[in-house]
Amino acid sequence: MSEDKVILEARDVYYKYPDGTLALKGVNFKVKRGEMVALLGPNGAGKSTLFLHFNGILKPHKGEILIKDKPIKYDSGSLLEVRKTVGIVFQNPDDQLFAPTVMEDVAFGPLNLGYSEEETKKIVKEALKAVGMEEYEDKPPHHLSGGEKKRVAIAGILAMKPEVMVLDEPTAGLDPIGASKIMELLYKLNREGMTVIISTHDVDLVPVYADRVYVMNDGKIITEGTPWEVFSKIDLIRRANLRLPRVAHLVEILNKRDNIPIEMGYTIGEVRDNILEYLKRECQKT
Ligand SMILES: Nc1ncnc2c1ncn2[C@@H]1O[C@H](COP(=O)(O)OP(=O)(O)OP(=O)(O)O)[C@@H](O)[C@H]1O
Repeated sequence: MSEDKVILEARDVYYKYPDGTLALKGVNFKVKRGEMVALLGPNGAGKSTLFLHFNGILKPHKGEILIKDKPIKYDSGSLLEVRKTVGIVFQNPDDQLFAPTVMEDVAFGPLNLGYSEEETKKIVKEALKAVGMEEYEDKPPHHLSGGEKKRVAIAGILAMKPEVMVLDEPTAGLDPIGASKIMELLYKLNREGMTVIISTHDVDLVPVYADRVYVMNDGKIITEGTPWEVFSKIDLIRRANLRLPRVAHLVEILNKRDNIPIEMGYTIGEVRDNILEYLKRECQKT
């Protein structure tokens, strides 16, 4: 569901931490309104550093970040506007949750944006329901499990109704069902019109959900395209310490080791179709 308009762009962005680590080395990254984009990269590639630029928490040393074609300005008024448009869910929910109860935590954003108490209450309930945490309103966030904290952190950003949601490893630390639920939620929000950008190591999830993928290594974007285009570059993927989705790896083994010419696919659904197609062809031969 992508329209042509670019909503967020990093243009030739360089960033150096105070200790001298050059974490971003000329990053170009563009997301169109309505897209669901995944940023893949190994540990230390620079994904979190890049994401912290998307709502002005970090400022590039060189290059610029543009929201709806306008470069971010770093005064507090402009940053407030940027943060209404772009909401970031941090990798570690403890960096985000601070209020005495889950309810108050999720209410913080909408109250700050000027919603009334009554409107905020409704928004908070909706956001907690969306992440399956409505039973936890009165609990202190520090009593929640890692996965529950993550869901509350997502609700906190959801409650601010941003146009773009940026999530740093939204599935890290979640059990498989919890991870699928979060991805289904993000997918649903995306289909309803929200632009979603996630970083992840989980190559199995990427082709199921992402319209487009960027791959980052050592502070640079090394390739970009549809999941199909990106995963076809197997050598590049492996050089960046990443791997193919497991189901694609199985097809690779069947092709190369067992000489079974099943066509490549990157999701269970694609590979199932390709296996059935192969079996049909084989049956017709006999
Ligand atoms: N506050 C900091 N001070 C100095 N160096 C930092 C700081 N934060 C990150 N770095 C360094 O910047 C580089 C990029 O780190 P970043 O956290 O952006 O990577 P990442 O791709 O998000 O990694 P991961 O997948 O492990 O979360 C790494 O070399 C890291 O050690």
